[in-house]
Amino acid sequence: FTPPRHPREIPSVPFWVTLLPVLFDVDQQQIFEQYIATRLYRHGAIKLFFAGQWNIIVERPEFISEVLKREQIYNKSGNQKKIPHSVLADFLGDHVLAAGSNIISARGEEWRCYRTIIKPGLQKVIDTKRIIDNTRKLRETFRQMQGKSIQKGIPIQEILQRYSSANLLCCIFDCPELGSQMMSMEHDVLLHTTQLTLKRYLFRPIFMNFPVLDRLASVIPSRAKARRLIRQFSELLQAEVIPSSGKKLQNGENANCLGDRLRSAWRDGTLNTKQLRDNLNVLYVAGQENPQLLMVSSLYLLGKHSEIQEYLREKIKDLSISNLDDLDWRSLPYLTATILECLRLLPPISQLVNRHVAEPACLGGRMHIPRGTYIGYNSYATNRDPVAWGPDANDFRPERWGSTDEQISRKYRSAKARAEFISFHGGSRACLGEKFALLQMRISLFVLARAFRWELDPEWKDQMTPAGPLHPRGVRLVFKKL
Ligand code: HEM
Repeated sequence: FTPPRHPREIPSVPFWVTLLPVLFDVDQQQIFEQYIATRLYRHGAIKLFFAGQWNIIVERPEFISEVLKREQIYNKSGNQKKIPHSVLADFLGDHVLAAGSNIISARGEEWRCYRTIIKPGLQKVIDTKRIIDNTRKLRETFRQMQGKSIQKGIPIQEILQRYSSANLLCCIFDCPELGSQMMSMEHDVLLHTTQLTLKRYLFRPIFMNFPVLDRLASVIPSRAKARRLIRQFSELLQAEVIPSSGKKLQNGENANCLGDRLRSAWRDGTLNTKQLRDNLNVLYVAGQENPQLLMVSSLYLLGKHSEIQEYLREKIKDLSISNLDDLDWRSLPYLTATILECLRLLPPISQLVNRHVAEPACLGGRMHIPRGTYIGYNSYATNRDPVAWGPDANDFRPERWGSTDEQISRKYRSAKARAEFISFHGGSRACLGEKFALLQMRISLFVLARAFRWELDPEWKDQMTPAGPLHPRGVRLVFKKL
């Protein structure tokens, strides 16, 4: 548990900080501010114990840029290699068979192969009608639930999980029936309930920080249960998503449906069964979970900053739209700026350790990093870097992005290129679902802000999750009809 000596230039966060979420009911944002922020901003990097080992967490944008550009040294790597025996790795690659691999963690030829199959399925033109339909149902759900619990807040997370799943199923996997079941709140959907239960087992601080315990499935029943749930979820997903699109494939339709593309690559042997399964799992989880977290955090931030919510409403309320389908979703500057600001302040993947140092390296021309080290970044910290974003970096201020579409998109491109805004990763390995995620966000915030004014439930304790994806824990909102 002693931190490694190298690189000497950067400090370590004491090991016991890792234990805090294991022992106490803590808020990871507070832990960051109290024990990590000062060291990290002063040195641009720290040594941090996480997932059973010491890692280097880089904060300074120029260091992150260097890591992203020099992939030959800083190899992309996933949980299957870092913690191959863990439940998390099991989720994305069956440890009983050979080490798993998927589009997010693979590299080289293997990654290029996955990308050729998957990218057209994610970057096709999205049918906005389907998202608009789901968003109307979401609005109706909030309305009904609020009607039943006057003045009390309603928990939004599970509803938004259904909503983001429905969008993914309808638009990317072309499974509108299953998408529609997801939006019908009174019906249980096995895929959804299994995923919900699984998440409770995956993101427990003790197992996230000490994945070696995952080996003890025979004596820790919850780990055996987690592995069972993973198998169940994976089989369900494959059964739901792949056969239904296979039918369309036979008719030669829908070359850009992701399910069809995966199935076709599986049939012609480009992907084996395990690669199909691992990619499907990771695509579903990345494509559903991240937009959901962003929606939860955005509604929270706007609930907390009612003046910004009001201003956003002002900007969009008078748009005379006979048909939402006709709206140019990219030309609503304040809406876009608000979403980017939410993504900046509360990035769904707030910390990511996904690079393995393949040969001794010298980061920033001065930090000697031994071979074999794991290196990552904390996007929560970098997105709030005071040098890049100014002394008000911690403030929620959508105007900082600009006031016209051109200004916003210029600022957005430059912040990404300089790794000052790292929510979607970057370089050649940038997120492939960014456009789809932003489109959903625009539609959902637009529709909700025109229908309701919302605020945080005063009885809800304002706190973030203790570990895992950073977001307001179990947030409840009170929606008031306009
Ligand atoms: C707000 C929403 C989203 C955020 C913040 C986000 C963030 C990220 C991040 C940080 C990575 C790098 C992950 C790593 O290296 O371990 C990534 C990669 C990726 N994301 Fe997203 N993501 C979002 C939505 C989506 C959606 C909706 C999809 C698909 C439908 C998607 C598909 C992917 C894929 C395929 C990659 C791997 C790209 C590659 O390595 O070539 N993401 N995303």
